[in-house]
Amino acid sequence: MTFTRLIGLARPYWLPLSVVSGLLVLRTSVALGIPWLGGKFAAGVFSDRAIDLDLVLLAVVVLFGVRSALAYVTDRRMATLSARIVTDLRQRIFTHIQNLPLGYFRQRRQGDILSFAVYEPEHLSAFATGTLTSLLPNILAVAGALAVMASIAPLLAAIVLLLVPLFYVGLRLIGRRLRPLSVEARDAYSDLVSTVDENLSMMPAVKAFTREVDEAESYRLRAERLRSLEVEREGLTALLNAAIQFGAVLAMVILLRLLGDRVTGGAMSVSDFVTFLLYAAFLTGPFSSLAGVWAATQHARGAMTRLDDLFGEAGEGPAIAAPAIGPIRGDIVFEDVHLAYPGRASALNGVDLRIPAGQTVALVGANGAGKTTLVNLLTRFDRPDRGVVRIDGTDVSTVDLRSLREQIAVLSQTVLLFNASIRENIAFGLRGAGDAAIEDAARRAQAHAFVSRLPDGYDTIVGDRGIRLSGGQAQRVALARALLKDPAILVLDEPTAMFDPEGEDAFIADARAAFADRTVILITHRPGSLALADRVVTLSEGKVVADEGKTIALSTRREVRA
Ligand SMILES: Nc1ncnc2c1ncn2[C@@H]1O[C@H](COP(=O)(O)OP(=O)(O)OP(=O)(O)O)[C@@H](O)[C@H]1O
Repeated sequence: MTFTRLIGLARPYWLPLSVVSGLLVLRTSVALGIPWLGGKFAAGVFSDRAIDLDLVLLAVVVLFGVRSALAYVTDRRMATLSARIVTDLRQRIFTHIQNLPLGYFRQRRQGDILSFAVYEPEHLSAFATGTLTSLLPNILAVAGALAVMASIAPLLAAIVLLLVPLFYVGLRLIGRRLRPLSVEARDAYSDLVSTVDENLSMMPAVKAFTREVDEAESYRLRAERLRSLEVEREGLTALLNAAIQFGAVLAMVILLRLLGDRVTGGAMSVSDFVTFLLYAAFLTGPFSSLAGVWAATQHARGAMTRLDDLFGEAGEGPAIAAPAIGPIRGDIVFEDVHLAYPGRASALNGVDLRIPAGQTVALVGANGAGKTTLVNLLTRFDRPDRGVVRIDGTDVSTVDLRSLREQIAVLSQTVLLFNASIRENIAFGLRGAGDAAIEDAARRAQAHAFVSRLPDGYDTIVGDRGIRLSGGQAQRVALARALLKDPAILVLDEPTAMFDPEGEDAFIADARAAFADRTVILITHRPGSLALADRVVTLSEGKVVADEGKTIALSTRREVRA
């Protein structure tokens, strides 16, 4: 089954793969002629004076030359094709990953996905180019050599042929451990990549808690585990190779014994003896390669299963194309919305909430009350288990995702910035945005002043996840990106949590203009930000427990100011 899937993987490349396989067949055919010439040479030396030895040797040199030239062409083509397959697979995996729901990433370690997306394609490509293409030439080599041997001594050739199933059983016995070992080694490798990945992103915490030594030890244990699995795997492969070689030597000794009797008994000529032996020796090459097919297939099967699992993961969008939602006014309705994360108690327990277009609503409640979970339903980062979320009366689960998300901006609690310039980070909010629009958004997010003071201004590179900016600066850049999008619905999760008081005051003063003509959901506990709201909705344990309208909100503002 998995083998069929592996063949399926190679199908798009059938033409270049066939060319490589054809070249290998040609190379094998040329190589098959060499032992025959060896036999002719022996005949010339021992019995047949009519044979021109120099001519035979010249023919040997020519065949070796052609074989080498073919080997060069084949290897180059194989390398090119292999690189193509690796690149295509990586792209397919990456593109597929882009379309997976956020839930997929929450359930997995980033390092697992990373190691899979980058390294697994190499195993699969090696299988397609190295193993699949060599199958036919190797079978041809075995068949060709056996045919010549059968023409000289049919019985002995039959004995050699009988060795094949014996060989196969031996390989299966040793190889039985190879597949689980490959899987374990791959998991250990993922684990190692995950450890480095996590360590790098946790570096400030590692340093602050002086955990460098523990981290190094944890890495060492994982690296050691991978080492021992790889050593075991290489050991098994070496055992396989040694068994093959010893089997071949044993077969040769038996053949020598049997052939020797025939030659001394006069039943076989010296040249036939040499030809037979040379073909028997020639056979060890394709035999070993065919044995390698076993190990390579085991390895590729594991990779294929993981690839199947990944491509089996459904993307975010509906199976059939959904209609675009059209320009959003911003009327939001949550209708009896329930949601439980896998293996957890309910995060939302029947939320009913209507937010008319243009309103600014502050969403408050204790940590873990379900605020972020609720707003995540708007962009369909998650889907409710029960209930409906509507925007302008349309159930968001029925519309085209892009059209929906293009009109909603979310500024999450965790600031997410790319390792790029400030300009590029802000411009990420809107495709094709010009410098003037970027600067305007930066002004509204209170970012322009600090950006202008940086030596490289908007061209300043912010480092991984914005590490070269202060927390508040990074938050302002992220806010500018959200504002640049000019969305119909703006969701701000604690937008000023890291602002200094002056910055927050300035933001609040400007925010009224920025919030006009759009629906804004402000998740906040900060009194200053609360003052911006027309209404304050309180969530507790996944339910709306208070919904205070404009007047109450205004009195809250007064209280706050007082
Ligand atoms: N990915 C997740 N997997 C499992 N449980 C989750 C996940 N995300 C959130 N939760 C849980 O769901 C509940 C609601 O979380 P949510 O993030 O919506 O709270 P919140 O009101 O935004 O809290 P805060 O004020 O701390 O931001 C919490 O109990 C939390 O532990």
